[in-house]
Amino acid sequence: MSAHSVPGTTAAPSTGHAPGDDPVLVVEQLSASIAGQQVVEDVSLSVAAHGVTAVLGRNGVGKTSTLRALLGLIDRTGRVTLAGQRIDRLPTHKIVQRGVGYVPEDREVFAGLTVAENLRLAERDEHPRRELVERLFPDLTARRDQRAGTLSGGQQQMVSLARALLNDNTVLLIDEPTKGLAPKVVDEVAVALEEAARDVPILLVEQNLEVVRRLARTAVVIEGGTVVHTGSAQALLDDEELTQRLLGVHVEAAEVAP
Ligand SMILES: Nc1ncnc2c1ncn2[C@@H]1O[C@H](COP(=O)(O)OP(=O)(O)OP(=O)(O)O)[C@@H](O)[C@H]1O
Repeated sequence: MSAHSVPGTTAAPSTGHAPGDDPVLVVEQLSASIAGQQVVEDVSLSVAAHGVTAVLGRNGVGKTSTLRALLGLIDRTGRVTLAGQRIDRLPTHKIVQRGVGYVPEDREVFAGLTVAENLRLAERDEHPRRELVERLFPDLTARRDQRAGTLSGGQQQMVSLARALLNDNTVLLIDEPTKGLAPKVVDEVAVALEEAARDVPILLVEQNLEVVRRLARTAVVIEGGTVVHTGSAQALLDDEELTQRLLGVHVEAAEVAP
């Protein structure tokens, strides 16, 4: 796939749910500003109906802002189609109700509440998937009465992921889930994401390229608020020159340099 090409961004299906392997989320010409400054510019990308689509790029290029614009958390223009339905004019709570789960970069657990209370507050569905969450995060079950603010960064990340996985979402937007975590915990989070991705497609902002290599099928690279490359994640990471040029790292490096 060549730079600037965006697969699967043809006109969104006009009816019902995305059939077969059609992308579950199609983003066309998304632009967004914060305090009058444009931080997302004409972003077009699509999220496959299965597995993980990674959003990559150096620090400050607009990855988080792209997710926030998709959710309507910042002013945006453009077209966003979820399983064939336009969601770009909906307020955030309606977008969430339609099945867009969000795991923010800073985890946003309720520090004064217990693990169990944090999870209960997130339950939206009539039959929340508690068994899945208990299977993926046994440590959280053991710590159900511990205040979330006293958990380690990795454990808080598990709470944040668990909250999104409790509900039957159509797609998950997950922002830098391994940021600042020890290698062993990065591994645990990657295992959980791998398992979660069997169940729900994921748009994943991630700087740890080992995690990207392990999880992602497609990589979308952002630079200066816009998409500069879309293609196979494997092919990108196997191409030392391209990875260096787009991400500023050698392929062997585990993290993208600032
Ligand atoms: N609340 C804000 N107020 C002003 N500018 C902001 C705000 N949030 C983000 N920006 C700016 O928007 C641009 C994109 O930021 P964003 O957080 O989306 O980048 P990013 O690619 O996710 O970065 P990182 O990898 O460091 O998390 C940056 O120039 C940033 O300084």
